[in-house]
Amino acid sequence: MKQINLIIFGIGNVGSTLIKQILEQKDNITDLQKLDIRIPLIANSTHVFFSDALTGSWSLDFEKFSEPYKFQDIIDFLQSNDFQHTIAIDATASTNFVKHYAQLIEAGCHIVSANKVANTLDIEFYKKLRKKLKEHNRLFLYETNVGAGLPIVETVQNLHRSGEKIKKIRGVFSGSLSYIFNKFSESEAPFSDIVGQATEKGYTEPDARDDLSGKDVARKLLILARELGLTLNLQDVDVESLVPSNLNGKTTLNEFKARISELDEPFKQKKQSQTNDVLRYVGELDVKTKQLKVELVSTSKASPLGQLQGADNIFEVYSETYTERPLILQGAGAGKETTARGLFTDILKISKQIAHA
Ligand SMILES: NC(=O)C1=CN([C@@H]2O[C@H](COP(=O)(O)OP(=O)(O)OC[C@H]3O[C@@H](n4cnc5c(N)ncnc54)[C@H](OP(=O)(O)O)[C@@H]3O)[C@@H](O)[C@H]2O)C=CC1
Ligand SMILES: N[C@@H](CC=O)C(=O)O
Repeated sequence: MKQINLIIFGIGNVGSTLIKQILEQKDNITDLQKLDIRIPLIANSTHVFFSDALTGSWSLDFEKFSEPYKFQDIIDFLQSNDFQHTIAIDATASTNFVKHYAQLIEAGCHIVSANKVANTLDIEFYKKLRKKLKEHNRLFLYETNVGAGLPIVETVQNLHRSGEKIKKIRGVFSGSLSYIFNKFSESEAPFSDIVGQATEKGYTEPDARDDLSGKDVARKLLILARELGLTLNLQDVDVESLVPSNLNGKTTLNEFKARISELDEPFKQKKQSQTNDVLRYVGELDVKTKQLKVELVSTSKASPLGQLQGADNIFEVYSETYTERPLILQGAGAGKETTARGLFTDILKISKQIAHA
């Protein structure tokens, strides 16, 4: 039975849920999928916990036995153990962490990531990462970068690889903004209260301004655009930010949280100006014009976007085959359970390839 070692970076909403799901499925994976999946290392930004056999009390064990680390300690650990198969899981939102991907690949790791940063740094980083992966015959899966557990990345990859000419992708790419606007349109609660609800539910980024400013949607658009061969960068995305400039980048996160109620009145007026329509935060990628845009639009309540509930994303893919009626993927686009399941799926995809190698 092939032994697959997972080293997990990030034990917040998504990472901790992934650990829970793996421990729950351990017998199924061993008995049915003939895989011996182990988690010898889990880490947050400051501490690491090494374990021969993670148990259900891993969170308490982490609190009691974890130790401060430098990233070189991780490489030393990998080199001293010389695992046959290792997958590094990035369940962080860290820009610094992705700069360690090359070292992890050189140390023999495949990579599975929920973190969108690696796929949205400058195009030179994007190309160098893929060159490094090819040189070391390692895989990098990132389905949860767009649409959480929805298989939009794989769908776009498969259509593109099979020669289908994708023309446009449009929809609601943000789970938190989907939740915020469909709740805001049907309740009298202040906008800032609903943003707080989205954060409490674990939908927003660690810094909710990444969602509200459109940066998260811009990243998702860029990831899909690059899958279609468009060598664009984040600054090429035309973004309508929902955060006033004086609150985005010019304040600390705590200052933003203390002042977020300043958004209430402007959004109340926007809502009052909607007659029969509702507000939706939309992303659109036009392949022919290479235009990527993120904007707040008014749409009929009866429209597919107007009907969205919960933290649902909807992706409308228009192509040569799907012309008048697009290919549509819709479902939860945020949430720790669905995202962790998406990471787990990517892990099993790599494990299956390893097992049959
Ligand atoms: N929440 C969701 O619905 C979805 C999230 N994602 C993505 O998943 C990622 C994680 O999101 P989420 O779990 O909600 O975020 P959380 O803030 O809950 O957790 C982030 C975790 O990453 C750790 N971390 C931060 N920097 C580093 C570092 N340099 N090295 C190791 N660990 C680090 C944090 O540790 P510490 O506490 O020490 O800072 C924390 O444990 C994000 O990239 C997000 O975009 C993708 C799809 C959906
Ligand atoms: N913060 C993101 C999480 C998933 O990518 C969102 O709201 O969609």
